[in-house]
Amino acid sequence: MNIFISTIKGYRWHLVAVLILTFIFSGFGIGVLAFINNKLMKATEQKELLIWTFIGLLILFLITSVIAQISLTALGHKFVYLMRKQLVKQLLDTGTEQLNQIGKARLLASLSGDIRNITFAFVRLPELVQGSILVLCAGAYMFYLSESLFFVTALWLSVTVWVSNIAVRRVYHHLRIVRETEDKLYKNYQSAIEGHKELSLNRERAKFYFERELEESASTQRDNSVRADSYHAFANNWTNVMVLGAVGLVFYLSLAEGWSNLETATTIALTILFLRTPLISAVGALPMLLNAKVALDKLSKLNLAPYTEDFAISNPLPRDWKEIRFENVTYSYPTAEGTMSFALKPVNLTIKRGELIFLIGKNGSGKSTFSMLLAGLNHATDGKIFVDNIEITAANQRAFRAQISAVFSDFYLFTQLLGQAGFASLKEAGQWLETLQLENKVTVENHRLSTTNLSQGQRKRLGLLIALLEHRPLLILDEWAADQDPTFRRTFYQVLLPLLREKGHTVFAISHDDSYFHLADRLLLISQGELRELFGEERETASHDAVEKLNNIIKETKI
Ligand SMILES: Nc1ncnc2c1ncn2[C@@H]1O[C@H](COP(=O)(O)OP(=O)(O)OP(=O)(O)O)[C@@H](O)[C@H]1O
Repeated sequence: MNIFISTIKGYRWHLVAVLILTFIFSGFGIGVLAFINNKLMKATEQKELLIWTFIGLLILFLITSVIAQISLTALGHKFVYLMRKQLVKQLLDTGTEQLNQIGKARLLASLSGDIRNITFAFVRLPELVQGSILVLCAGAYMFYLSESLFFVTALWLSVTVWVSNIAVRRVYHHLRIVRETEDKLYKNYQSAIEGHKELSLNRERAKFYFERELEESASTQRDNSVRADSYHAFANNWTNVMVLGAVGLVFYLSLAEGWSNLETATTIALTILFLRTPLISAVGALPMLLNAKVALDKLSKLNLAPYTEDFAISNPLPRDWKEIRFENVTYSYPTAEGTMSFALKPVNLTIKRGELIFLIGKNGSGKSTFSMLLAGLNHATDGKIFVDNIEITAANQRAFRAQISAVFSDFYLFTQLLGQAGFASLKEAGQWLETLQLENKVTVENHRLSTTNLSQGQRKRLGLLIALLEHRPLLILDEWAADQDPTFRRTFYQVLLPLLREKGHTVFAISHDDSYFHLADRLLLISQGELRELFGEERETASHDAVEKLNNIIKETKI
């Protein structure tokens, strides 16, 4: 609910103004009723004046009610706008580890489904607010007309609302299940879209997916939606019937039991009928509001970073640092109970400014895990990281990240070309496009790449272009060359990396290309989470391992 409270604070005066307006419009509504009671029901003379006064009152009632409703709805839309922006900013400020734990499907379900439900609630909220205020004003008027009839009607309507509340609580229960299932449905959608190629190849898998996985969540969603709607329909119709019952009760008590005269009974009956529409609308709006409550709860359970307005980076680090030092740094992935967690053993490493370092190791040995630590995206479980003699803590973590550009193996390709501050130089972008051999494929228009519909290897080159234009001191490349053809791979290792070193970049590259290991200033090996540097013979062996193996195979087949 935090996001709700913080957003509502931003609009508190607007909200107060709208509530006052709603009271005024409700006052006019009661004024119309009182006019009918006091004037029209006794009209004998000055008929023309009466009619025109009545029409004037109706017009005032219409104008104030329309303005009140439009203001409330506009307030709702402004609120949703603010909340949407706040939520995305919170998402941007939340740590990568937390986002990984939440998962893409849950995040998408919240960003689209939850925000949509909150929007719907705001469209219906005016009905509930206006309905409630009208009930209050009408209640006061009824009390003025006849205290005894007011108490009986209030009791009758309280029972009505109490019973419909029981139904509405069932509605809430089922809506919550519907929302829980939405996360699963988004996962299903994700499988259908991201796994489309695999599902197209394998009809059996597609059938299994369709009939088992999708069916399970889709049918849970359907059943619970039907139940929620059924309880809601009961609550709606129950209210409708009971309001009509109240009219009958008022006439019975007034005329049969002699509690009041026909005139008072008629006015009270009119007042109750006047309340009927807003009361039913309010009951009708409740599921939407309950949906919004479920959505707000869901949003707060994401545990996103608290909202802050700016993008400023506190405690900036000097850009001319000489080294990054890891002292006994360990890392373990958070895991669910009963599962084995991968742990990075204590790392002691100093990366000097301007070095070209390769990190090698088998699949699953911890290379990407370490690169995420080096990028400041994962937080060390233990140990310390220093930039020169400044320790990296939560206070300067963002400043640390500002020293780094990276092309991860699962990189996202942005099209906007940004430099150190503002847009990147077009001349520089053009030069890098040539070096990356993409000058005939991609152009830069309005500081944007003209296209990203390219091969994976070409897209990775663009990822590198974007990273290079940022002019950050440390560049992390996770298996960058893996998707390049042999010719460009050679260019990358023999031309591009030396060029980057010449330009003063510190490059930390994860690599499997052992025929180029000799080009690195330093070679690091990670094995089962243990990182160490290779020297002398060990380094030689690592560099020629695959080539040697290949030679041996060729020799063996010749024999
Ligand atoms: N998000 C995660 N949550 C929990 N454990 C993870 C997560 N990502 C990776 N791991 C664990 O960490 C280990 C190291 O993974 P990492 O991605 O660092 O390996 P890698 O050396 O980069 O492998 P590859 O060469 O295949 O890219 C894996 O064996 C896996 O068990």
